[in-house]
Amino acid sequence: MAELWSAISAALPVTEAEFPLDFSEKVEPCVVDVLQRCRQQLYTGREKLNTGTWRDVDKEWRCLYSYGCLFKVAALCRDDASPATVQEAIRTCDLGLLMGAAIMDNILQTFVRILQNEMGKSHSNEEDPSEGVSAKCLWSSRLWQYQGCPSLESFKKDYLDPQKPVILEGIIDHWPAFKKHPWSPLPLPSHSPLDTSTLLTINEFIDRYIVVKDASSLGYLAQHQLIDQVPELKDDIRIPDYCCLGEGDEDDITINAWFGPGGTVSPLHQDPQQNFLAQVSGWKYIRLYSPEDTEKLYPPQLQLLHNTSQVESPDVVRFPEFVKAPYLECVLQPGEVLFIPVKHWHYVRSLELSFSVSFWWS
Ligand SMILES: O=C(O)CCC(=O)C(=O)O
Ligand SMILES: [Fe+2]
Repeated sequence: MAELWSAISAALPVTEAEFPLDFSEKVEPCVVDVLQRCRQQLYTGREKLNTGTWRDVDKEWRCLYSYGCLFKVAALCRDDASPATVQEAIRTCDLGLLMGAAIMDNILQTFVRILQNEMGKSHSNEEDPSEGVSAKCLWSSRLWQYQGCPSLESFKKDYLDPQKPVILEGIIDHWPAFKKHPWSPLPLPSHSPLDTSTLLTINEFIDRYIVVKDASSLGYLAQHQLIDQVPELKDDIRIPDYCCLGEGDEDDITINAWFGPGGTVSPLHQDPQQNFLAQVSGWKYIRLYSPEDTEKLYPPQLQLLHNTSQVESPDVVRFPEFVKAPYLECVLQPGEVLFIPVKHWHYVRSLELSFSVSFWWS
């Protein structure tokens, strides 16, 4: 662990004089004074630092929070850090990244890389992480499928222009998420109860929800801009080339992560942009309805159709038209990408622990 401290301290400026702590008068001198004393401790002392509570105010205060996290991580890693302490340091960085602001070339991100590397060393002798993945579902109602990846022209002509959904295969196989360092679920600690309004780091979300057995308390990290929050993940995925057929810039593409255990449901809804829903891990059952059939879906009462049984076997008496609406269904597998044309209604249920990435574009 002395090695860990060497790595952490190597990421810091070499001398105290090179360590920036520039705040305007918005931050009271006594607070800056505390930071300065912490900085001094970092270079000379051995004291641990406690950070204060974060408040959603000015960017400068968020920077301040990040500095607090930085000092805390440094203090945690300074002496022999146990795996639990390294976890605590990662959690501290996560909180800094989540609630603070990028400081010193996003040093908390650098710390996370170092700390994850350290965790990797202690995990490497443990059992195969993919062992926890549940058996594949045998559902096979794959009514439609495109075998292969069409050229840009044929995708435009056959699917984009006529707004026809399709499953594309072989367009994300090259993602590092599959090849270089495949994303896979890790064995995880057990569930503990949670107040719904609690702010969670990604790790806490995983700890609390991903291994939940009780269907009534499933957690779903849905429509989460994870990629913006953890920029390293962006290196593991690629924006599908077909998005260039849209009129918007690449910067206008919204990338969302969808991560949860089997059984999570995204109720029937439509989105205002074209969508490529890319399945990275696990299987997902998806149902699609055309916008032309919107009135059969009882839009004002959609909340009544939210739960699984009502969409998959609707109440014929209450929703007689709903059962008449034609739909497409599929089970999306890892490596497949579903094109959901703009405004197409979709209902999604994960069949097992699942990770998907969606690209909303236009
Ligand atoms: O995968 C899901 O649960 C829902 C995905 C979705 O609604 C979307 O990508 O727009
Ligand atoms: Fe959606």
